[in-house]
Amino acid sequence: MAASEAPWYLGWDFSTQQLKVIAIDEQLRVIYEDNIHFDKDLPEFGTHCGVHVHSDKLTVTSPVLMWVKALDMILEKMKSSGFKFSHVRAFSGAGQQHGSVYWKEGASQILKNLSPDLPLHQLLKACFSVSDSPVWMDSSTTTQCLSLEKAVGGAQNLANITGSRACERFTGNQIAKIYSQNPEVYVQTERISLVSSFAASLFLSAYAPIDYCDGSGMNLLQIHDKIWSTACLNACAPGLEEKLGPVVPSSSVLGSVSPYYIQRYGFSPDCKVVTFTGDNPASLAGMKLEEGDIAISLGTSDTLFLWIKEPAPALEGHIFCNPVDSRAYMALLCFKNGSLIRERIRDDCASGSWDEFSKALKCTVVGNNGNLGFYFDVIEITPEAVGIHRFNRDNNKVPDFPKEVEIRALIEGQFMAKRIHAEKLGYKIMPRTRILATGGASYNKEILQVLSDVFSAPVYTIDTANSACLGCAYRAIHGLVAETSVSLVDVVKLAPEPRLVVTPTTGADQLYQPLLKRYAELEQKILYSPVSSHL
Ligand SMILES: O=C(CO)[C@@H](O)[C@H](O)CF
Repeated sequence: MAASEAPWYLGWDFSTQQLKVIAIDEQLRVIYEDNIHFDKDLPEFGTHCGVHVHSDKLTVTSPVLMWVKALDMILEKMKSSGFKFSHVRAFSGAGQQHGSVYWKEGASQILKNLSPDLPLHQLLKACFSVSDSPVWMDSSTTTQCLSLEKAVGGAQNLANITGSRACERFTGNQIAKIYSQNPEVYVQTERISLVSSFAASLFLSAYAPIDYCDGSGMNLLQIHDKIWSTACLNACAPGLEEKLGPVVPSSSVLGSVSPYYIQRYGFSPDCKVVTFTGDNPASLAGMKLEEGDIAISLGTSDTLFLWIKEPAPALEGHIFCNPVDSRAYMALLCFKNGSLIRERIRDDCASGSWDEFSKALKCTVVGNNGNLGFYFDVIEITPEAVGIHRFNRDNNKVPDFPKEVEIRALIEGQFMAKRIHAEKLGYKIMPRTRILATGGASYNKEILQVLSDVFSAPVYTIDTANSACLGCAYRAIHGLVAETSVSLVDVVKLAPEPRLVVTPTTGADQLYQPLLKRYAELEQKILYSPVSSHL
């Protein structure tokens, strides 16, 4: 390799609010990190939290040239800081899932002939047929979702094919909307990328393929055969496969970084570009998730990442091809009622104090004497339900619980729901199962104790601030040896290990088995009739 010293690896993350980069050395130590915050550092694009919410409150986009200019800026920052690009042996990256970029006819020729004397945003300013890219926060395509589900025989059939029922943010439905509302724009488009493959294209100075994993977030890819679904493509827009190009394994080496970066920044001609993927899949790699593990992000909404061998696609949650093992899958489950309801119950029942909240969990018994609760201040998507519903040990609805019982009912209910819906997607708790908890509530040991008891598994915490970037740097190393069938975990043995926080209370599993059954039965009673919700 041409790099003059010990090799470095980069991970990029084109996320919703910022562009982040992290550099690690061969010992996986972080040696550089930087970011460009779209709102703050690129005010000329006028975004709020990285996006534009349109007047219909449903359409949400981001300017594609903002992403391009952010890359110019971060590379200039790195160059000014004396970062030695020549040390970089390989890099990979991630993008917010589902977002899409529309390259105008002729853009590939411009990409191939970039002058190293000019910044990318000047060179590429005429390359996009859609200047405001739809992103994952968009929910304006319900019509297209219903049409796609109808075309393939219903929501469950679509989930069986692509891993998810039709979702407004998923790319196929966004493409269908552009085709139906602006057919001339669609015709002028020679290539459609995801944010991840768009970013890889910038570095290759040629169109990069979509990877299996991020491609699973489009409602267009057959997740078992890992080929585009002709029925789904045809239901969205004509000639779509040609515009999407091929799909590739997420660990593929796509080629070397283009001459533009060698001449303008000093990258080595041998620096390899490893397939870019979605941000959540990259985080799974960054947390070093293995088969049987669960990652739970306890934030505004609670999100579960699961490593699954044999998925059972359902009408809720999402199954994606696995980003680090193409024989496996990952599932993503999102629960909208996360920290906000925990804070509301804390305020109502623990005088706004987390210490009081924790004391209530300590002074109430595992299983809460059979009291169960469902706490959905906002419409929940997993499952489709809303409102507060309390049941005593005899399954009778009750109007309220004592404060400490209410607190435990909330936390036990939130975690029982997570276990029930994870197992519905095909997840199986194994003897080696670990729960990796992140997010605000993961700092509360008593909350984690309930999580451990409900799942009957040890709970670890791990810093995920840069998990997507780190995951991409790890995947860059893995991509260089992927053909040797070395696993990612083997490649990143030296990476920081998660910290064990709690283990299950003895006997908890026997207590929760009947409760989980009751909870699942009662949940069916509180569902509301689904009104074309595809979030
Ligand atoms: O839509 C999502 C996953 O399905 C979000 O988590 C985006 O990936 C965030 F960028």
